Amino acid sequence: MGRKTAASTAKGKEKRLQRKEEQQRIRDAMIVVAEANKLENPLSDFSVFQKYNKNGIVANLIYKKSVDLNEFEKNWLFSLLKRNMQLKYEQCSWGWNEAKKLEELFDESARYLIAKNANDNSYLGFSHFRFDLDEGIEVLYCYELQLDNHVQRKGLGKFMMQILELMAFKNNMKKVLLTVLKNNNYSKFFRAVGYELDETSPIDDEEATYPYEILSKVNKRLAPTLTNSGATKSHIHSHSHSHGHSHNGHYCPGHHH
Ligand SMILES: CC(=O)SCCNC(=O)CCNC(=O)[C@H](O)C(C)(C)COP(=O)(O)OP(=O)(O)OC[C@H]1O[C@@H](n2cnc3c(N)ncnc32)[C@H](O)[C@@H]1OP(=O)(O)O
Repeated sequence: MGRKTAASTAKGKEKRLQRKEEQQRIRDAMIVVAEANKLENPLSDFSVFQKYNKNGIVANLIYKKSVDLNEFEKNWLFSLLKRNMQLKYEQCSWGWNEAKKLEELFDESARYLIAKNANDNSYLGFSHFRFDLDEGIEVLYCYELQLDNHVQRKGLGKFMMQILELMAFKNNMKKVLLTVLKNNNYSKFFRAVGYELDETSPIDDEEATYPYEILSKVNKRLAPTLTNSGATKSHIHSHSHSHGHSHNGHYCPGHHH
């Protein structure tokens, strides 16, 4: 094999050091995520955001872990999701798979922000989100934001995204991430409330086209060098997903990138 020159040894050392640093960073990120997952109620820090009163809606915002949802709530949120999304899923290559969606919705790591009518206690909308690692980075992944038809376009969706961002950034997540289908107007909503194409969003080429894109909002306080499109200088690929979905946050048959 010959002898190693001083230069190549130094290079190897540098690489080993980099790898070590990356591994340490991922271990630290896992701790940050675990801490957030332990919280009894991350909403309790933001009392002003537990009530929405605007455009004819008076709502209470509550936080629940999936394991604390009752049967009525489970049925309600699944039927709302189905009403809002089934057609959109069917119109793209994902298709609609109820069993997988149910599994995803009620996974132990799922967290919920729920909006209820303050006058009659009826359910208005929800966000399913998780504190998780995505490509080695600690994130709040917004899996779903779903509002009942009669309360859409009244500012409640924007308000709920603000709450997710507050919970994410207060608990040291580096960004809020979400997946949107390209075949729909709601990506305009996310762009309107400040989301941009994330660096992990797949890019169409001759071999594959993707029906979705990944958008994000970065925690500027924590990651001055992390941008949606540029990422850190040394981007970390940890492949450390503990859950079954590909990193787009939804089940998506046939897409593993
Ligand atoms: C990660 C995911 O969950 S992707 C799936 C998203 N969910 C859905 O598509 C389900 C059906 N839709 C909904 O539940 C809701 O309409 C949401 C969540 C998409 C948006 O919440 P809303 O409360 O309706 O939006 P909100 O009133 O806060 O809108 C804020 C701004 O976003 C933009 N916007 C919202 N909806 C749309 C739309 N359909 N088309 C274009 N722009 C939109 C507008 O600029 C709007 O401001 P304006 O009303 O002053 O013009």
